[in-house]
Amino acid sequence: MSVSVLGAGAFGTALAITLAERGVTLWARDADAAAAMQETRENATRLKGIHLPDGLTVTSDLAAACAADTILMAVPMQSTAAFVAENADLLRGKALVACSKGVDLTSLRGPTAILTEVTRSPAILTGPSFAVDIARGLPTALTLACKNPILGEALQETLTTPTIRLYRSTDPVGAELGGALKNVIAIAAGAVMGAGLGESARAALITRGFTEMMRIASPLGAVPETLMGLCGLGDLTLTCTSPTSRNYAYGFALGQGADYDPTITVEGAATARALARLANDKGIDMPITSVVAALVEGRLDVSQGMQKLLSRPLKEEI
Ligand SMILES: NC(=O)C1=CN([C@@H]2O[C@H](COP(=O)(O)OP(=O)(O)OC[C@H]3O[C@@H](n4cnc5c(N)ncnc54)[C@H](O)[C@@H]3O)[C@@H](O)[C@H]2O)C=CC1
Ligand SMILES: O=C(CO)COP(=O)(O)O
Repeated sequence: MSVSVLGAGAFGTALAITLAERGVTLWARDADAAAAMQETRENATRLKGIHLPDGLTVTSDLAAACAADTILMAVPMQSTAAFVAENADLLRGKALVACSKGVDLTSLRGPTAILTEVTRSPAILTGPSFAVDIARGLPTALTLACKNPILGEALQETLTTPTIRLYRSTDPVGAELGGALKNVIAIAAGAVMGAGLGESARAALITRGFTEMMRIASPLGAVPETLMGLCGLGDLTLTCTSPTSRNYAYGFALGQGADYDPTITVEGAATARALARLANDKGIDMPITSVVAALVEGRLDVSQGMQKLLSRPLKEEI
């Protein structure tokens, strides 16, 4: 199967680097940026100093990129719906693999639900993996989820590389929810650390955050156990404990009362708002997510948010 990656940000470029041995096309929407990457063999804005191998071709010609059989979608979540609608004819009939993490704020859908507009069985590739680690060839394990088990197996074979080990799942909804929800909890974890509230508080947030993730999984159509894997617990662990995470770093800045560069992709910010709405619509108690949504919208500061969480009625743990 021939492979293309759409979206030449940090993650799209990293995935293309690891797939380069088999030959891969990377599409960037900006023609000048695509030409510069193809010429200099570097994505200087997102992965400075990392060489783009020979098997990787960068193009701004979307039709040419979409000639591949398998297409990895690495455009940010909030741009995905419009991108798919605009380019439906090019994407239809392809094996499509979502690589983004989040929930669309307008439609409250995840990436695979959006992709069902152009394919019957979209897949998702997700799990603990910083772009820079993948690009440097460090070992990584991810979840590849697809409802169609035959396509899932074919994609697992195609997208496994010497440094990326893929585990299969037939629950794309669970896999994408894991990636979406963990970013929200990572903002909370960063905020707690930025405000100097301590590692014990962070451990509590991670644990209670995971409870929230499990609580909303089934009402949204996921198998809750899926979230115990790489796509959920695995990615939660990585993102809530590392300053390399943009979601954690954004939360940390909120905790410190500092500014954060608004051009940096922080998927958990819009996703917290989307999930808080979904939880509200379905009557599901998600206190941490709702506090993060309030922080992002500026309705609470970190100390008010923590007070809100600590003053909730006492209850059983499970
Ligand atoms: N960076 C990372 O370590 C990882 C990122 N991801 C996920 O990958 C997705 C993309 O993230 P990054 O690549 O890190 O973000 P990024 O900010 O580095 O890059 C996003 C890229 O998408 C392009 N883009 C934005 N809107 C577009 C549109 N409408 N059409 C075409 N291109 C568009 C931008 O020009 C940019 O090149 C996110 O959902 C993120 O959660 C997943 C795992 C790891
Ligand atoms: O999803 C990621 C790691 O698995 C990347 O996290 P950030 O988007 O927070 O940088």
